[in-house]
Amino acid sequence: MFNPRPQDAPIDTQAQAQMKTKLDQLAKPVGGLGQLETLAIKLAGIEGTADLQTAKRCCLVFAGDHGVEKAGVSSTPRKVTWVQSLNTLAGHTTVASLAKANRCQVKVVDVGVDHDLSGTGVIDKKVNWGTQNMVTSPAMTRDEALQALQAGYDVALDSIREGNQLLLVGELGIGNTTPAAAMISVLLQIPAATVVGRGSVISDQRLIHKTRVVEDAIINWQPDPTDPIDVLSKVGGFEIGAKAGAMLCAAEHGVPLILDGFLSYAGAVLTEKLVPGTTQHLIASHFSRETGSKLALDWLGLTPLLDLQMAVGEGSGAVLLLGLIDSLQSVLANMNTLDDIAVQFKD
Ligand SMILES: O=C(O)c1ccc[n+]([C@@H]2O[C@H](COP(=O)([O-])O)[C@@H](O)[C@H]2O)c1
Ligand SMILES: Cc1cc2nc[nH]c2cc1C
Repeated sequence: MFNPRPQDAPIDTQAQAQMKTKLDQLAKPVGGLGQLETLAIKLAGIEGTADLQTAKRCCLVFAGDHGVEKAGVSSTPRKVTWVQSLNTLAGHTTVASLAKANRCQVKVVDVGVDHDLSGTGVIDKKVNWGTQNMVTSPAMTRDEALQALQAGYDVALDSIREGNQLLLVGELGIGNTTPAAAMISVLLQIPAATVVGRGSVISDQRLIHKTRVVEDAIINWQPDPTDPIDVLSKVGGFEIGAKAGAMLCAAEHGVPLILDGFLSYAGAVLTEKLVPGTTQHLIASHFSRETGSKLALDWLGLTPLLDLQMAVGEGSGAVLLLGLIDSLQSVLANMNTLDDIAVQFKD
């Protein structure tokens, strides 16, 4: 049964200092590449080397359905979860097309889709055929919550053993912005209305209803904010738990993990509550436009590099960050140093 290790791989401060020196010696103003330099230093600390390893990367798209979708919290039909799971493998979704442009492998992992995807190429880690409607019953059992975490951990471990140097996480799960908001609300002890948003686009009226659904679920099951597994089981989702499992695995193995949007933030908050300090191994790619993103990111202490007002999910924003990482590698590989051009700064 899933048992998160208390210790992540250490952050290598020596590798970070080496990267800072390397960046400062390049023929440009000191710190001129701004957040790109912060990213380079963070990656060096996680990987334990100033010689960044980023060529082989894999996006894990965890897919699951949500009983709460039956409560009318989304305008998108449930079947989109399984249809887009297959379309991702066929290369035709947002994440799949961006992954092609950014040389990233994509795996789709069924952790709770309400459809038979066996024999399709989707990795089968099905915990159940969707969660329960969290208004009328807890979303899942405690055992199922642990299974979801374990599924994410195992797929991440396989991907690391295959030689992947960067892991990215995304998701497909119609209705999942509702449990994500509920989890963040409980874990951070903030009102539901501050974190419930429009997901894959809903009307003002449905937004009011969605907020009430989250409030009702929390009142009905009283998830314990000091027990992250209790929160995941009562108001969570299988793919959110699986993402958290992948984050724990990446942190344990010194592999940087790139977050996508709001559902990743919920997974990261869960992860940080399970094993404090894990966030040091996580990279925020973009600022999701979902309500509650700022509150979650601020609590995590993460600053995303991109703000494109995106709210697709799937891993699409995470994959876009690879373009910046490749650009960073080009800078490190090709730029002159100040010595090369015989320039010294005056103090
Ligand atoms: O990544 C995000 O920030 C994000 C924000 C809003 C929606 N989504 C995606 O849209 C779906 C959930 O939307 P909803 O309205 O059904 O809860 C799910 O498949 C997510 O991947 C993703
Ligand atoms: C088409 C579609 C694709 C998605 N991918 C993630 N969430 C989604 C929601 C919709 C509506």
